[in-house]
Amino acid sequence: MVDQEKRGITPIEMTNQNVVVPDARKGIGITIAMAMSKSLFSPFMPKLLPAAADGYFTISRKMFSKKTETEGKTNSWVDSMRDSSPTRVKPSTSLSETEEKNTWIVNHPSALSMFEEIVNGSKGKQIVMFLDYDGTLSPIVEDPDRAFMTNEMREAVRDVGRYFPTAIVTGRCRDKVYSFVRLAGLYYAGSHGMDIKGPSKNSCRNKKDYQDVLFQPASEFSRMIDERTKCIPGAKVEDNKFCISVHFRRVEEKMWATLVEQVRSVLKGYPKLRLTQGRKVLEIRPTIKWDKGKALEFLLESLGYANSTDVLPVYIGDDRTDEDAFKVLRNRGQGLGILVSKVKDFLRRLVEWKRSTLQGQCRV
Ligand SMILES: O=P(O)(O)OC[C@H]1O[C@H](O[C@H]2O[C@H](CO)[C@@H](O)[C@H](O)[C@H]2O)[C@H](O)[C@@H](O)[C@@H]1O
Repeated sequence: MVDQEKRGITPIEMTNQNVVVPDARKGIGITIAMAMSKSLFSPFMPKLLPAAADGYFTISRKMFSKKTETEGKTNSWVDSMRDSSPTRVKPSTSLSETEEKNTWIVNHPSALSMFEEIVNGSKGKQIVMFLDYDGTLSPIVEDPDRAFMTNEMREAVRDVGRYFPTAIVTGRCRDKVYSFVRLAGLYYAGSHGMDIKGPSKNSCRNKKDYQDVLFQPASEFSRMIDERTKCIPGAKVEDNKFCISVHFRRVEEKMWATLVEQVRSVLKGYPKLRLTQGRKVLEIRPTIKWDKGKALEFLLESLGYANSTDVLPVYIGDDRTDEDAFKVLRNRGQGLGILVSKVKDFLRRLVEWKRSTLQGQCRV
């Protein structure tokens, strides 16, 4: 439906790709994940790798009837890698796909165009912001070490953080994403939510003495992952503390199968690790049931909104891994999932609105 790679390169220039699905029962409640997983990501779901309910790919044994299982699995992974490649010419879109896309856009208007409805629906509720980093706050670039956010985006996030509890939720190592964002007073959920730190609920965000919330459910895997990264040749390996990213953006396509085989051979004997895929990146993660959605729930709970109806969580993301968070919002029957686009504009508008509602009152 929407070119993920394109969205990643120029996320703040794209238009009409925000996703807002009003839920008539709850006013502003948003049921975004179902629409996203069916429509948005479908062009990037390799045919051999159907998306599982949890947003990850599972590989059925039936798929490999005429090949060895190992060969079949490697080919499936390479197919998936190709599907997320911008260098690959996509087959022309069929009429029915075009109709589906148009219907989808009509049914999923821009968050900016629905801004009034959103803020009206938030009345009496505390907005809590969740922001993915790569491809959402920063553009997608060749070198993962240079995925800097602009100063304008930093200002927009800083201002939002002044008015609303705000979390950065990323696959990156927490320290690394902090070195990019450089804003104190926010929550940082690194390693796909497995490493969370931020101001505690009762702390004053303007004071330096707030306590940290620290949660590292996957720490037992850390050393093991660290050791194994050294054994994966080629490509760029990024240690995200509780996850490992193996980047293939700069690897020639003919080498992808070899790369997958190498990575999978490392994983043999480590049933507690699993392989997933992002944008031109293979990710090795612990099999524990923890993801960005769980991180969102954990943060809401630590803010005192575990079972509250007085909260409006807003999650902005661009990637398959963000679907876990969208799914949590859908299951909670509250909140708002926004697909990346004009993020900065949306954040600024939210701040302007909040400022206007505070006119004449004590500022935050
Ligand atoms: O959860 P996110 O904040 O979206 O992080 C997901 C991965 O993002 C990074 O990789 C992606 O961005 C790179 C820089 O633009 C790009 O070169 C790469 O191809 C993308 O996959 C990060 O390097 C990974 O560790 C994160 O898991």
